[in-house]
Amino acid sequence: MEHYECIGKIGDGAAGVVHKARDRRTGEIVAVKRLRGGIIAGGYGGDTDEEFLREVRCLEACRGHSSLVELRAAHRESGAAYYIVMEYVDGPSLGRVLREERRGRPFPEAEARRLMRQLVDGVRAMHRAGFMHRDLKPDNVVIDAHGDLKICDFGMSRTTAAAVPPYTSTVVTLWYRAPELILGSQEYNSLIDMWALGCIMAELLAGAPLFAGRSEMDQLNRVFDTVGMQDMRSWPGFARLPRAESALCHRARPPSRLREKFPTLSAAGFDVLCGLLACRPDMRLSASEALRCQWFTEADAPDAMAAACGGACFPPCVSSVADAIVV
Ligand SMILES: Nc1ncnc2c1ncn2[C@@H]1O[C@H](COP(=O)(O)OP(=O)(O)OP(=O)(O)O)[C@@H](O)[C@H]1O
Repeated sequence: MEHYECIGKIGDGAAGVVHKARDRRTGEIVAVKRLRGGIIAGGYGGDTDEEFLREVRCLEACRGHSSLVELRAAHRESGAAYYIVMEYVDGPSLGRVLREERRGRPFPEAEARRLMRQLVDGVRAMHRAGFMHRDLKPDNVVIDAHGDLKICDFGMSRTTAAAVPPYTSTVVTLWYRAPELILGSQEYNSLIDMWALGCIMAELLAGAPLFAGRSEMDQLNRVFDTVGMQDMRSWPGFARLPRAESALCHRARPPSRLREKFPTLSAAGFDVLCGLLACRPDMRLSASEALRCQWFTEADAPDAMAAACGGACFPPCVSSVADAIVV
């Protein structure tokens, strides 16, 4: 790692610490994630070696998509030091913008659509490359200087190509966790990422998380109270879910109240939201299906304008947040 000169710390998570650094050979500014050694504190039960290989393999397979942070290099040094060198994204995370910049103010629909299109497109590329992310949330999305999004933190990713279930069900941060995961499924697929994207879309449009559960059961209750659960019970895989007998699954529920929560969202936008937040995984939109929805394909003059002026739809103060976190 002698090729990299550390400039400052960017982020500190459960899996590792991310630093901004300069590549002495090329002068390029990069982000270097150093994984914590040994069993990851508060982590996902794997050892560092496995986490490292997972993240690197996924980054490698997904190279070249503008909405996915790009791998530059990976180093495993003696003494259990693991480093992942990535392109440096000069901006705050979407989570930080939602919490500290927007503070409950929703994004306008056209801007939410522009951002969602980038996220869904990046996820489609990942899924096509044979990986599911398994931890999509606003804190794992960074915003570049043009106001464009890039998905990061592939430490929980898993290949779908060679590996077969069972997979661990304790994945994805609770608020973004698909109902089949909360019900203990170990045979899930990449559609769990689409649920998380539905939660992110709702958060952009509402300015606050849609399902801010305090425990797994509270989370499930909030989900079923909002989107109903009739479709989930009619899913052929339902009876096989380890927690299918939970009292929460047998309580009488009103039909979906999702529309009430987004009264001003266009019909085309609501189709996407509803399709992503389908409890039944087999009725949930895949990334390719979502991108074929009218909301994404219809005339998008505001989006085109935003792209032309470098994402200027973003409030100008976002760039000051970006400046502030670069230490
Ligand atoms: N390539 C990058 N460029 C700029 N910032 C980045 C980059 N990668 C990560 N970050 C920032 O560092 C933070 C932590 O990175 P990352 O999520 O990969 O670490 P982690 O230890 O897995 O975190 P967590 O425990 O929150 O999942 C991110 O939320 C993001 O703000």
